[in-house]
Formats: sequence, structure tokens, C-alpha cells
Amino acid sequence: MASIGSVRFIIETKTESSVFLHGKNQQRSRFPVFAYRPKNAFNFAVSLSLRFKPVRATGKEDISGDGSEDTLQATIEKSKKVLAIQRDLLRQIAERRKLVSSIQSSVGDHEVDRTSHEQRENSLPNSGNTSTIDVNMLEQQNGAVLPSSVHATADEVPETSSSAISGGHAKVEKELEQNVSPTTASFVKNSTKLLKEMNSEKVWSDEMPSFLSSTSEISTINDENNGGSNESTSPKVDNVESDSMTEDTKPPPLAGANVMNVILVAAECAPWSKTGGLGDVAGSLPKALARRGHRVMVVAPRYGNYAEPLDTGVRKRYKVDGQDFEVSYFQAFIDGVDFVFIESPIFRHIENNIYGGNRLDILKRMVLFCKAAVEVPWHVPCGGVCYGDGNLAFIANDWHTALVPVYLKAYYRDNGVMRYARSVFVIHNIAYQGRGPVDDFSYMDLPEHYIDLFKLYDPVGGDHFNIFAAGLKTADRVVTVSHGYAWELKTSEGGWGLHNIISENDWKLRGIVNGIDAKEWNPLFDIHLTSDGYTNYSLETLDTGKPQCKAALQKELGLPIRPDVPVIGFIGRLDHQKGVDLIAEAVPWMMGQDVQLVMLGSGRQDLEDMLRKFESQHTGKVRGWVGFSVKTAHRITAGADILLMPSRFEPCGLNQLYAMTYGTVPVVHAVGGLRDTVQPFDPFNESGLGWTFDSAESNKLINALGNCLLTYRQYKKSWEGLQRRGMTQDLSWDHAAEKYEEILVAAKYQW
Ligand SMILES: Nc1ncnc2c1ncn2[C@@H]1O[C@H](COP(=O)(O)OP(=O)(O)O[C@H]2O[C@H](CO)[C@@H](O)[C@H](O)[C@H]2O)[C@@H](O)[C@H]1O
Repeated sequence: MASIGSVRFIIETKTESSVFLHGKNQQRSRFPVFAYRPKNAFNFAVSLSLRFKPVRATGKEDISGDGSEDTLQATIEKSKKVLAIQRDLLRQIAERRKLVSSIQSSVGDHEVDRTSHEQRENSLPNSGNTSTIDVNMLEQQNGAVLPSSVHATADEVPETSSSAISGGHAKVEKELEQNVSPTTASFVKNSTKLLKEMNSEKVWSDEMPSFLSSTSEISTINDENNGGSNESTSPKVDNVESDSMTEDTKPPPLAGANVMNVILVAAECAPWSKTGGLGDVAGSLPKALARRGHRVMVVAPRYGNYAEPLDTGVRKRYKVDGQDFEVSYFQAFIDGVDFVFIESPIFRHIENNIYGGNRLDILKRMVLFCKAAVEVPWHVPCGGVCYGDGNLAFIANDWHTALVPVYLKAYYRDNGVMRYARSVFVIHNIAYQGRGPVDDFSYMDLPEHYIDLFKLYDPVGGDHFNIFAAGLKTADRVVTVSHGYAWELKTSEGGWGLHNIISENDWKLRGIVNGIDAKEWNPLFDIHLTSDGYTNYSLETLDTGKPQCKAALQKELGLPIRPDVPVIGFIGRLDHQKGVDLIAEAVPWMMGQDVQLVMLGSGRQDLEDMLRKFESQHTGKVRGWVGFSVKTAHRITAGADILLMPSRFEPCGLNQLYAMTYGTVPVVHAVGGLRDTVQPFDPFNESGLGWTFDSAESNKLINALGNCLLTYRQYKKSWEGLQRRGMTQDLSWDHAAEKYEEILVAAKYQW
């Protein structure tokens, strides 16, 4: 949509009250200035002021063109709107100036520490008072909706002398490079640069943009497609000091003109809360999106007393099943991402039982969470400024947050609010759908006709209520976590009753393989490998580092410390999906081999008992660790030689990716994401990454594992090749984030 960014206006001034505007961009009305770039209204204000072309009126023109009274009236109305927009921009600019000068002074005090920075930003005047953060969403829908407490009028702009400001720029920028994250630095640098421009008398006169106060000719700029970018706007104008335009030229963000505001909403987010892979994704995908230049937020419930996030002071109330719930919001800015946690008594202290309780309890928790999450961009100031609802996309994950797209539509978009906000729904696991009797719809608090989205016929149970179905139908785009799973979802076996809905919505479905957090899951930096005899290692130190970790694991678990015995690991939820029972069937065969088996998991009681039983039956060979231990998961990944993943279905699977990064060779059932990510070993071409088997049967597992053990024992070179190829893959989130960006952009331009 090149035309969206190509705003080109000519302003003709007749008298002070008759400013006429001819817009060439037909689609612009769909993307109002503020809605399109709320984050960078400051930047935009300057570029906008440079793009308008004032033409001095001669007084001879026929101002209405055809002389019609109606046209004249309409044009006057339009002009008034433009002036109103300008006034609003001035207000926002004033606020940005305040923000920049507060950042400058804090940087000058050597206090640009992320946490304290956020603390300051969040202690905006009156931010603790709910009544002052009373956002009139209907009136402000076109822009970055700022809480009333953060609005400042032009009159309120603190008197800051130009020289004082410019004197601080160099210092600020230098210290920023050393002290703050790239995203913050980029924002502040951008802001300080613009502040310089704003304080230049050649651009500003008496706080007014030059086009409003002066009649000097400013060259019109045809700005192609730069609307969403934070940094790509580079207004060229004759009367601006050239040095302020050319100095500290930086490459544009990787996302270029596609920069958006993105809010990922998830029921868990590592490292604060995690029961499985969803937590990992929520903790790491946003960082990769932020690295591409997007402004990114994660919204999750606050289950415990987390150290980093601080109370923003914002309070809101939501009704669930007729009951009033007050929620508050905690926020931290980490690795370029705003992490916002929603606090309510119903989330408190259930971090070890996130999806526990009875069906209605879970349902009510998720209703409250989703209702509150959709409004976060209006209410929660991050770095002093709310995200607003323009140029915004939500990413909802699995059934727990499938109500986000539904509420976005039913409460807001259907009513002309949040018109430019979009939603992407990510399927991590379709086996859990938020099913219940049709009566559960009453808890949703939605218009009656919305029931059709939720109602689904099931051959076994008849009509039922299904939250996953509603999310799938309502979201603007749907993503799942591998190509293989995207295909499987459309089959009656893989779709778990939703295959028809998936097929009907195939046009908006795409598979994107998960990445891994290259800091968290990296043998060179892994913090869990720095004690108890473990060691960090890399490809270069694999020969010594991995055997040391193996010995440390054997010692820690009380197994015989033997470098030659293959250690086989399993990590995962103990349920039907993960195929633990297939391992159980293979245990008698395994125990006939000279191997050690280490299993870590929690879940189904019978499978937990089985792990304990194996350990007691084969004390010198098997360890079954029942429980959830992130540290142990990292240590098994580093210390084991082989990782078993016999999952019956696996949307993506992260453990096999972690394993390969640590030089641990995977043996997997070729399904879903496992098939996508583990290319089978080919001994003739010395290619491939591990062993796969084509159906979830124990004899197939035994066959694949047997070949793997043979190679481990007898073909050391081939084994090293497998490890080397696994470790040298780029499995980082960066590729996946680029693909997510394509989806976000597609959603944004979907009407
Ligand atoms: N007992 C334990 N102690 C410590 N850590 C444990 C643990 N049990 C599991 N974990 C950890 O939880 C994560 C599990 O991730 P997976 O992707 O393998 O599975 P999960 O089925 O939860 O995720 C779903 O979502 C993800 C993300 O999209 C998909 O990859 C996957 O296929 C899909 O089923 C890993 O980080 C693993 O180390």
C-alpha cells in the first residue's frame, strides 16, 4: 500500500480562518495520522509541518472553486479538523519535550538503569489515580490515546533554553550508547534530535510550526510509505540546519516502513510463569520483534510477586459474571519489550497451577484477563506514553486468550472504536480448546448473536461451546507454530474437531516454525551451567565442555560417572501428547543396552508414578525426576547425548531445537514441527540432524534409537558431524520474527 504513506497536501491560506486543503491520498481516511503512528507523533509533527506547502493567497481566487455555498462550508469544516489535529499534535509534542528533558536529566545523573527509568516514567503525575486516567475512548479513537494525566497543553511546556538542551545532546547520546538498550537509546536519540530541530528558530517560531506562523515557502515532500516507521522519516527542507539532518544518520529499523505497535497476550510468559513452550514463546518472540524496530508489549497475568515489574498505579474495573473486579497493572521494560502484568486476586499465587481449578474458575480468569488485556494500550503508560490503538496488532495465543480477538471485535471494532487495531491468533496446541456446555456463553458477556462463533457441533457431545473456534473465526490472521502442523490441523485427526473451521479459514492461516531464545538457551551463556561441575561450552569447546556437563549430570543424579555410556534424555509434560507411554514400552529393550535414561516431567499422575517406578526398578540406569525444574531441563539438555521426543503430535516442539543447539542429538517421531526441524541422518551423504520414525509405535522408536546408539558407539566422526550441524544452525527467533511481521502487516491492511 504505497499510497498510504504518500501523503501530499497543499494548504492555501486565504485568511486566518479559511485554510483549504486538498488531499491526494484517497485512502488516508482509513489511516488517520494518529491512528497510523501514535508512537511517533512527535517525529511526525515535524515531518508533517515540513510536508505542507503553504501558498500565499492572492485574494483573487474563487475560494470555493465552483462558488457553491455547500462546498465552501465543507471545506471550512475540513480546515477546522486539520487545525484541531494540529492542536492535538502540539499537545503531544509538548508532552514529548517534557519526556525527553526528563530523560536527559536522568541520563546526566548516570541513572539510566532500565528499572529506575521505568519507575520514573511510570510515576507520571496522577498516574496512581484512576479518575485522572479516565480515557474517553470514543473521542480519542483516532490516536494514541493518552491518559488525561499525561496530556500537556503547549502552555505547560517547561521553559527549557535551547542552549541548555543542545549542550546536553552530545552527552546524552554518548551515555545512551553505553547505558541503555538499543531500543531505548534509539527512541531517546531520535527524540533529542527532534528536540534540537524543535528548538531551532528556523523551524519553530513561538512554539508554532512554521507553516502556521510563517508564510515562507517550504518544499513539499512526497513521502512514500514511511508512515509506520520510527526512524525512516527524513524530512528534507531548505531552511533546516543541514547538520541536524545529517549527523548521527542511522540505518532504518529492520522492519522499515512496517514498524507497528504489537501486543502479545499470553496466559504464561517465561521466565515469570511457564508450564511449557507457550511461556518460552511469549518470553522470546516479542524481543525478536522489538529488535526489528517494532514497539512491543507482552501482557500476562501477575501470578506472583515478580521482582522487575513495578506498579504503574493504574486501576481499572471489569465485570465478570456480574461481579466487579479491580485490576492493576505492573510494568517492566526489558530487552526492548514492555512486559505488562495484570494483577487481580484471582490470578494471585497460582503460578504452579495456572490452568488449574474447576472449569468455570478458569473461564472467569480468562474472561477477566482478556477484557483487561484489550484495553491495556489505552490505560497503561509505557515509558510515559500509552501505545494507543492505531497501527496496533494483538497476538493472542491458544484458547486462553482466544477471547482477545472476539472482544476486540464485539466491544470495539463493531462500534467504530479501535478501528485500526488487528488481531493475530497463534495456535500452539489445538488439543486444548476451552470447551464447555453452550450455557457457558453467558459468562462471555457478549451480544447474543455472538453465540454462533462459539457454538460447535460435536458428533459425541452434540452442540457445545468452544472458545478456540470463536478465536479462529474472529482473528484477522491465524498462525501456527510449524508448517507440518498447519497441514495436520486441516485433517480430522489433527484438527481435534476444528479441522473444518481451520480449512474454511485456510486463507488466513500460516505456519511459522518457532525460534529459540539465543541467550537463554545457549550452552555458552547458560547460567545453569556455571556451577556444580557443569561448564559453559561452544562448538569450539564441545570436546571438553559437553563431557564435563555429562559427568556433572551423572554425578548430580547419582548415576555412575562413565564418559562412554550414552545418556538418553526426555523432558516434557507427562501426557498422551508427549508419547511417554511409548518410552515406557521401550524401557525393557533399553535396559538391555548399556545406556542411562534420564527423564524430567510432570503431569498425569499415572505417568509420574511410572517414572518413579522405572527409577526404583533400574537404580543404576534410570533417573525419573518428577516435577518442573528449569535448571534441570537445561542441565539435561547439556549433559545428555541423545534427546528422545516420541510425541504423538507436536505443533512445533522446542526441546529438540534446544537439544541440537547444545550438541545433543534428537530422536523424534516425524510429526508436526518435529518433522520440519529434524532432518533424518543420511550416513551416505553425512547429512541430517538426528533420527526420525514415522509412526508413534514403540518398535519404530526402538529401531530409530538402535541406529542412533550404533552411530554413537561406532561412528564417532558421523556423530560429531551430527552435533556440529545441529549446533551451527541459526535457530534464533530472528527469522521467525520476520515472518510474523509479514503476518502483522497483512492483518493491518486487511479491511
Ligand atoms: N518438567 C519440566 N521441567 C522444566 N521444564 C520443562 C518441563 N517440562 C517441559 N519443560 C519445558 O517446557 C517447554 C516445553 O516446550 P514444548 O514446545 O516442547 O512443549 P509444549 O507442549 O509445552 O508446548 C506447545 O507450544 C509450544 C510453543 O509453540 C510448541 O513448541 C509445542 O509443540 C506445543 O505443544 C520447554 O522449554 C521444556 O524445557
